[in-house]
Amino acid sequence: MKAITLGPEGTYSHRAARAIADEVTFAESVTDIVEAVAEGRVERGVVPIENSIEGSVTESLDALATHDVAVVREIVTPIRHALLAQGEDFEVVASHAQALAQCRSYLEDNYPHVAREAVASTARGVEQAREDPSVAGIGHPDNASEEYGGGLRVLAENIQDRTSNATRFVVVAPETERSDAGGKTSLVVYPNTNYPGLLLRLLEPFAERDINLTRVESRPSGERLGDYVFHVDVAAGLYEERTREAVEVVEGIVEDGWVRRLGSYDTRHVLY
Ligand SMILES: O=C(O)C(=O)C[C@]1(C(=O)O)C=C[C@@H](O)C=C1
Repeated sequence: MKAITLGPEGTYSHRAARAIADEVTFAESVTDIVEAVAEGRVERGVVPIENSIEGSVTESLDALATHDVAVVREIVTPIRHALLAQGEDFEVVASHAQALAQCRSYLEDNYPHVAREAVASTARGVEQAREDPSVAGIGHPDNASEEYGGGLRVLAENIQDRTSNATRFVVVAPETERSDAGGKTSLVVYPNTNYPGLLLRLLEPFAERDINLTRVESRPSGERLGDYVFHVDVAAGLYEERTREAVEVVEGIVEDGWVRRLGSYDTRHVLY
């Protein structure tokens, strides 16, 4: 199986993708990854969705709401960041915005005067550190190994603000591979309207059928201010009658908008 994910080599996304694919290629953004799968150029894409410290990866949510793809699995993995540089004398810490945010307290306590620069991925920041002694990167400690080019020291490990840091990735496939089998289901709901109690009405069909919501996230639709797209995850599969019924009720409520069924899937926990 071939998969595309956020590059270059050594990103957390790369580590997650290796769990489901034997050949991994790289893109510069999560939108490019979802697009490559939607256009049938690659069999699978792996994108980060949510982190336990910093919350949603909004670019991924928006890409899932706007491309015809299916979610066929989720991968949950612990994230333990290291500070990597050629030496102690650096002036900038470069990393993915999520990683910088996950290490905010550590950076404020230890490097209050060092600038922070958000780059496309953790591995991209590490790459800069490898080329420039005035830059430090934040990423997986293995990025300092010879396998990735060497020349870097691990200045500190486990620098994320909480020990329990974890990121949830989803595995994206062409829409034709959408499945009803699995213990979780992801939906994107665009009501295209707004009135008191709308969100309550959209969620009640799940509560009434004893279906646990595992996540509700609202994203601006981009159409007008105050207009939202809702990302809803539930702990039930579309193979279950109660789930299909609940989704049909929601579809009836949002007849001026739409419901995208991203599909049902299971969770894989990857430790490394
Ligand atoms: O930059 C990387 O290494 C990524 O795979 C991206 C990403 C993210 O977007 O959340 C993945 C896991 C970590 O939470 C930090 C960064």
